[in-house]
Amino acid sequence: MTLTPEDKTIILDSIRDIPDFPKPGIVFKDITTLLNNPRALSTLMNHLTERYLGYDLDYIAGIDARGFIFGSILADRLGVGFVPVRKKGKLPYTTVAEKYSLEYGFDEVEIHIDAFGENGCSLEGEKSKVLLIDDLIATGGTAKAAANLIDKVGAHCVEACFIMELGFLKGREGFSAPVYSVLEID
Ligand SMILES: O=P(O)(O)OC[C@H]1O[C@H](OP(=O)(O)OP(=O)(O)O)[C@H](O)[C@@H]1O
Ligand SMILES: Nc1ncnc2[nH]cnc12
Repeated sequence: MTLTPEDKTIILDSIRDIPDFPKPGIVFKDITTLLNNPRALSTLMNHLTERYLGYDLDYIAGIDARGFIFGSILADRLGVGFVPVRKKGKLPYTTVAEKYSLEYGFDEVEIHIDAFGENGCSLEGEKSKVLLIDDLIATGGTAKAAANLIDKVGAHCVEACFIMELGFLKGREGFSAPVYSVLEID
């Protein structure tokens, strides 16, 4: 279940740095090179599958846009539902929304009110257990807004999972759920 140092290196080496994207001074972590590397992607997804098999999850909520990719693969592997947390104005049914700030601007995310069942509960009235996932946590603004949405619709965010954490931005501080990052950059 724990990643070996070799496994971590395979995943880390597959992610590329793009300086000055989308703004001068930002070093953008590009995960497209992880996605097109089958060895790195399966090393990552095998690890996440093993980690979350024992969590008895009901749903995986993936953050727009790269959280959709990792979240969908993991949801299928675990046999649970996938829920998209989308940027404002994209979801067709009734939504709840949260505004947030990030390393390079402001944005707003939304979720369908019934995404995790009526009032966020199963038919038996239990709060749905949700894993939140995204490619990266920087300031934590996006993921904290997404976790608030899970809470607002009545479900329970059991953990927030990221492929990469920019530790120096301290995004995990004050998070309402446990935070797990596969790779941490100091
Ligand atoms: O921790 P934070 O400071 O909130 O930043 C992390 C967010 O930034 C990136 O997405 P981005 O906002 O660039 O959106 P995109 O997926 O539409 O490119 C990344 O995929 C996270 O969702
Ligand atoms: N440096 C970065 N690379 C990729 N996504 C990000 N989101 C916020 N900061 C980022």
